[in-house]
Amino acid sequence: MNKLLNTIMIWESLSQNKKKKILERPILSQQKNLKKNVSKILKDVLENGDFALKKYTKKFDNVQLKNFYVSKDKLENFTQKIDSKLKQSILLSKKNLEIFHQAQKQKDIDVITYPGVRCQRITLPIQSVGLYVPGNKFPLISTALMLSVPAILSGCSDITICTPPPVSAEILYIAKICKIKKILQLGGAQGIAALAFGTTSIQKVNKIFGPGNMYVTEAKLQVSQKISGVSIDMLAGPTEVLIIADEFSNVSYIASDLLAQSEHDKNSQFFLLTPSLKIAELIQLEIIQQFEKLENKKNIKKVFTHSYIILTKNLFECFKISNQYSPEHLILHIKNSRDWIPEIKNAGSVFLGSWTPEAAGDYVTGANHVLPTYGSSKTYSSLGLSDFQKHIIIQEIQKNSLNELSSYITTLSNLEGMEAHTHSVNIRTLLA
Ligand SMILES: NC(=O)c1ccc[n+]([C@@H]2O[C@H](COP(=O)([O-])OP(=O)(O)OC[C@H]3O[C@@H](n4cnc5c(N)ncnc54)[C@H](O)[C@@H]3O)[C@@H](O)[C@H]2O)c1
Ligand SMILES: N[C@H](CO)Cc1c[nH]c[nH+]1
Ligand SMILES: [Zn+2]
Repeated sequence: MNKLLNTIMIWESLSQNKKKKILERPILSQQKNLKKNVSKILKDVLENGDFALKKYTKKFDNVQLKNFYVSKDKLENFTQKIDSKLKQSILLSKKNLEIFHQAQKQKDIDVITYPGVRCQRITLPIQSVGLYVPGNKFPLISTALMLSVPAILSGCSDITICTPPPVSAEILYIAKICKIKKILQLGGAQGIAALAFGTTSIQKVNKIFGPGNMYVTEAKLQVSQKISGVSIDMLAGPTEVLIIADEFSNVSYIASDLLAQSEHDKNSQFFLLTPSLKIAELIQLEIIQQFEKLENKKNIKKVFTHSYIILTKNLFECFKISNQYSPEHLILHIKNSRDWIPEIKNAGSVFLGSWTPEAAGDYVTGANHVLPTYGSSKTYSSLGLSDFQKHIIIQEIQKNSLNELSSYITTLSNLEGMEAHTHSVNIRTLLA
């Protein structure tokens, strides 16, 4: 058998330890150094501000920055030609994102919980947000749309796009059509540090959004843990995909979906789970055949070393393993895939049937492709409108109602030994 891929694993025959190891994210093995290196960059930016940002941009992106922000003039007088098919594709993607995200708008809540007691929940945008758009050699312009559309629909008033230099013409075009005026030419952990802490030349933001490689994701994690830091959307690190297949599956489509997500990053990971040995073997062959024809092999070869094809007892076992792994992307290449939705407990985004390649969701379906990785889909969701908003609670009590409620309040406050709480009620009801 071809040495590029791991051998097919028979799940039942594996020890508990081996099962655990197989489902581990590749980043885990590099975590100690990663934490240290990223924390060093963050500390340096905190202490040395602009100087450190320029130093790391030269070191990691090989760009000698003069200005951190793209100039107003360059943005406003943006005339660079964008190919018309590319324009149409960007506009279609934007329109579908707007439709799906507009539908996520939540209604305010306004209820009477007790006669004379009114509770409301109103929704407000987070004012200043930083949108990290990854990639320098191949900037993820689709990600610029995935982040900008919900930020704008939510009403965020101060939006900064942060992306490694040199900033591509397409990102400038997207900023222009989304009316975003601030573009910060910084990548990696230093870009996240700039958004989180601010410097003499850079304004800090309230919340950082967007995916990135292991440095970006680790930096987001670390800045969100500092009291003086910022909020983040989620851990949206190197792409992962898990496919469940049965004996009816199209082997070529599956191999193409596995390879597609493997080209993102050497730390990306894929799983193919199936109860059919024949399908498992055919997919293994097909992956190699399609891989040989690709030019973009570098990341994929490494991804093969920590990706697995697993043979299960039945489809139920496939879902059990998938829920345990909690993938970013789950693709169901099985007969009557929609009927299996109740078996899904954890996943970022799910793709049903043969005609829903993940690449379609990456670009044009209107669903958001910024998704939780590292198993965080157990508790986190795909990026959506609510991530750019917060709720404020408003409460109001009528005088008579406070009289009625006072004994209940003071019973509870007395039990907790909160004398001043009790007094603040009695002063209105007993002494009035
Ligand atoms: N989970 C999601 O929703 C999602 C969506 C899209 C993309 N992604 C992921 O985003 C990532 C994009 O990665 P990328 O690398 O192309 O772009 P990136 O913008 O995330 O990272 C590039 C930056 O990494 C920094 N860097 C590079 N080498 C470094 C080093 N040795 N030490 C410190 N910093 C270093 C550089 O500053 C560079 O600007 C991929 O992993 C992809 O899978 C995830
Ligand atoms: N698959 C990525 C989400 O994890 C998104 C993406 C952008 N461009 C291509 N794909
Ligand atoms: Zn992708």
